[in-house]
Amino acid sequence: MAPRKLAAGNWKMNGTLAALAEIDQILTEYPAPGCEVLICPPATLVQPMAARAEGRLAVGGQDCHAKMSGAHTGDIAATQLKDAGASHVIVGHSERRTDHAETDAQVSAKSVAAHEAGLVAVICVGETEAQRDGGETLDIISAQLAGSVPDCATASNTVIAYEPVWAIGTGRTPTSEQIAEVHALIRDRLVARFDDGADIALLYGGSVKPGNAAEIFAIAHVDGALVGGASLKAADFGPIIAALSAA
Ligand SMILES: O=C[C@H](O)COP(=O)(O)O
Repeated sequence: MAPRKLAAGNWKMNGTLAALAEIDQILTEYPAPGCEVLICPPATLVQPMAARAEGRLAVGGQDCHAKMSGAHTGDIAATQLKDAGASHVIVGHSERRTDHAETDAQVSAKSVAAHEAGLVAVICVGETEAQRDGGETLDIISAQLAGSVPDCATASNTVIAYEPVWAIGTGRTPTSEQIAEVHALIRDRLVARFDDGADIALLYGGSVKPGNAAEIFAIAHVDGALVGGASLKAADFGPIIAALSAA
């Protein structure tokens, strides 16, 4: 199984019901894209978006708890996301790691919960600017992969997203060579650890826009993107879907 091409949008804490008009536009303009399309809206929109999409695009959560139920105010279980119509869930996004002090071990436990619920876990890794400047990038990514990706990961239930923290929402992107170096490392680590590691989809994330998408999708071992700001508007996300479809 070759790696899937996946254009994933992370709406973060943006959007109300009115924003569902954006997916109407995407579905109208790209009724049969040459890649899988996933949108991860706020939890309040998972069910209405899934109902609106009717399977024509995938819908995901942005986080899940490691447990399936219990006294965890404000959290959401992987089974609840699945019940609402999600097929994927992002885990270990750098904003969760920073804002909620999530550790690699917690991200791994959340990934296991996602798998047990029948969700694809989109596991995020990425270095800070200080870590890159300090020459630690490859060690940091290796450690995050080892700690965050559980043993039950397969090409069917796991996607890895490389998101340099310093590139998120900044308009700055790594060079193609920098992205290629990290994606090659991730591929090597996955192949060494998992029987189907060559087939696990690898996404790049961090200031992906219509103007740089084609260049990024031409890089070896880049199977798609995890897009933040540019996924909020169909006018921006659509051309990114088109660029991946053509890659
Ligand atoms: O999950 C998405 C990433 O954090 C990228 O966000 P961005 O495209 O706004 O830089």
